[in-house]
Amino acid sequence: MTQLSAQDERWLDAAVRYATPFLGTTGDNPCAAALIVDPHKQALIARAVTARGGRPHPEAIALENAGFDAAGATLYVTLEPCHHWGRTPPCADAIVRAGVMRVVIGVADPDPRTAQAGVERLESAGIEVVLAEHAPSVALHAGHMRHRVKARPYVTVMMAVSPDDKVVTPASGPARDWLDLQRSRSNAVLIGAATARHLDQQLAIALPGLASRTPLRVVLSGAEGLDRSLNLIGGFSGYRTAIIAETTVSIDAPVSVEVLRVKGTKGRPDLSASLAALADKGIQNLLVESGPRLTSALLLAGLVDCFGLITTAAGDTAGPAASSTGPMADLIREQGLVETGQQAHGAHTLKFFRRPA
Ligand SMILES: NC(=O)C1=CN([C@@H]2O[C@H](COP(=O)(O)OP(=O)(O)OC[C@H]3O[C@@H](n4cnc5c(N)ncnc54)[C@H](OP(=O)(O)O)[C@@H]3O)[C@@H](O)[C@H]2O)C=CC1
Ligand SMILES: Nc1c(N[C@@H]2O[C@H](COP(=O)(O)O)[C@@H](O)[C@H]2O)[nH]c(=O)[nH]c1=O
Ligand SMILES: [Zn+2]
Repeated sequence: MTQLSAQDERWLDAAVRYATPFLGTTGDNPCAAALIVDPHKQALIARAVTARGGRPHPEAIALENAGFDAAGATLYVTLEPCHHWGRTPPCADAIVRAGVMRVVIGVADPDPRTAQAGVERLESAGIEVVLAEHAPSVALHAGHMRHRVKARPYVTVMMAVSPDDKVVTPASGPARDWLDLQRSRSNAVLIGAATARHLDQQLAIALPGLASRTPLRVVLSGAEGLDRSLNLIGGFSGYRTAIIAETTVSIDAPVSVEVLRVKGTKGRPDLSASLAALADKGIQNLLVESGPRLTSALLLAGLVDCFGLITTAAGDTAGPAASSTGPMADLIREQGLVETGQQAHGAHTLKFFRRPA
């Protein structure tokens, strides 16, 4: 791994900022960005993110936009360029053909079809390659990494509690808007059956202009099963719904709702198998917006990568304790996640905990 110069780091930071709003739009492919830069003027020549649905990859689009200006330029790319014939030709070959002199890569690609091969192809053509482990690029591609390395999505759990750690109705106001933005950058949003029954939500994105980015809505069934009386299952929202259920449980749903059957015990789907089933569908980033039981079960199974804990203002109507073992933040830490930051959203505080790499 190479140390980045301050200049290189600024360009890679810019590439990550450019790609981030497109998370959730690239299907089962990583959401990467490529910037082609004139190294003498330090000026941007062309830029691109992975196209909607995941193809073409950003290098190919940016090179086409740059035309002959790519010759002698530096390419900044958040993920190692591919070197395989998939549904598009190898980007590494296109970079060589364009006469790019230097390539700075945010993070190596673990995908077995292309890992190391992209860098080797570029170096064998005499291109100077800087392969970094740039933290924002690593974070941008966390879903891709989990998906390709562990065959499960990157799991982010969001939960709102009162100042005395009681479960509250899911957040409203600025925190709700923020949560909607996270939904738009996820490939799927998951809730448990009890939450689906209790809140009977649509799980759509309410932010103006982003409704069409509503991700796949997934309900995890328990032993009681599920039926079409729920909004998410029987309603006509136009957004996709899937149900994960143990093999023996009864599900009554229209054909438009996909039912994923996984192994389990006592009518409950096994959580690892449930995440594997979502990964099989190409889900890289999963947002969980559930109540205390499913949240604790995921935490205790070691399946949570990032936890966003919202603490609401005092006085919000509060229900039962969020965790039966003490403060929610303690349970999160006990499971190996560490606090990485804090934000204010109106009267609410949002703390982040992440699993160290
Ligand atoms: N403050 C917040 O951020 C949020 C709060 N809520 C609130 O939480 C409450 C519901 O929370 P809760 O009762 O925990 O329900 P959840 O829906 O979060 O989780 C439990 C449900 O998931 C099912 N399930 C399936 N497999 C598993 C498994 N392996 N482990 C655990 N559960 C599994 C359970 O089935 P079974 O019935 O068989 O046990 C049950 O239906 C509601 O009052 C809701 O308003 C909900 C979302 C967010
Ligand atoms: N660099 C890079 C990708 N590179 C590699 O290509 C793989 C997908 O190939 P294919 O199925 O042929 O599109 C993907 O798993 C990743 O390993 N993909 C992207 O969508 N964007 C990118 O910037
Ligand atoms: Zn490519």
